[in-house]
Amino acid sequence: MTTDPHANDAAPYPGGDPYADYRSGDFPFTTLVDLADRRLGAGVIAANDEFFAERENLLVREPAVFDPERFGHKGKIMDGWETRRRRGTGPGSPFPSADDHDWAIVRLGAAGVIRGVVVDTAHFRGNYPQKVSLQATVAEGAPGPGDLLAEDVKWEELLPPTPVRGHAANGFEITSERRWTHIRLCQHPDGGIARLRVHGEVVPDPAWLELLGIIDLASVLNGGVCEDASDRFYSSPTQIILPGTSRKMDDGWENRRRRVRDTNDWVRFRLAAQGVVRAVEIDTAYLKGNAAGWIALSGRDGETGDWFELLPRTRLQPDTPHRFPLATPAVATHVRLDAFPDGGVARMRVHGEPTARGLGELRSLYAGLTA
Ligand SMILES: NC(=O)NC(NC(N)=O)C(=O)[O-]
Repeated sequence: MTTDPHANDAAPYPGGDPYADYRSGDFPFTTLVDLADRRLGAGVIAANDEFFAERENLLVREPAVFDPERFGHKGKIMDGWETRRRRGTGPGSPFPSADDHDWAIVRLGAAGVIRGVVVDTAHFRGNYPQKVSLQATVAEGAPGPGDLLAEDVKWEELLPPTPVRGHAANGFEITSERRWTHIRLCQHPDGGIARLRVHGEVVPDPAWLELLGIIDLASVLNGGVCEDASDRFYSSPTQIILPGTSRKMDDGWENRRRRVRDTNDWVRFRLAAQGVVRAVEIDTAYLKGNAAGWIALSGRDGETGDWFELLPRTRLQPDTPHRFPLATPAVATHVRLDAFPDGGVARMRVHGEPTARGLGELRSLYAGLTA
């Protein structure tokens, strides 16, 4: 292991495309949903310092931008969370102490098990942190920064202080088998981080779902998962089950033009729990010249059961919300959406109530991860 503290530095900005020398990474856990996605309700609720750049930038969806000409009153305008340079105690010890660090607290949009994080230091070349660490806690309800900073809040270390590379995607696998609601990201001793992604599995509170009765069984917020899809060319099929309406074309699922005849595009979802499906909504918002021509919906009860029809092949309108009451309510754990021959779907809602068995499974999952 090198002891050179500059071993992870990026080269100074060479001009031209700022991403030309970016060190990207391929991390297996990035297929899982980002629990810190703003669209799920996540937020960076506090930071001890954000002198150079605001903490909120950490959760922006788009890649960080860098404009070499842009300076403000405080310095270089950076698209990330950037703290000032820490100083030691006096002229004889000008460096910060070994445990000096800056922190930001993130409320997860959906509580869940964290499988991996990406700490993206894009464009932070000479001012990225030497190390980062990550802690997590469980705080139900809507605690504010003061509540989370209280002495009695227990933070568990998910990632001890670990070196990161500048101008790079730094991925870290997380192995803690617990359901977390908040995380704290630390930079040691100071520096800037462009983006933070917290990939994992949503674990809903079964008591809340039971209280609601009819829920969207497919919603990411309730624990629905996009398991697989025929095509991810333009945008992620997981977006079909995000909360809220789609606001532009790439906010939904758009596949490429299918040229192989007698085949079709499809997406398979695992529902939050085994449930009685009563009604489905399909929205093709912002998909005008490329909405799915027809769709069909199938259900399956169990990991290996046979697929059965929920909705026969049905014509869709572009840029339109559609409501489909099911002729007969059906018990399912999975739903498959087939698009003919190809084309996009912005959102799908699968309305129904979890069965007693589904709720029982959710309760034991929740109990095992909160004990
Ligand atoms: N060129 C810089 O980015 N310098 C400083 N940062 C900002 N944002 O000005 C620093 O000290 O890290």
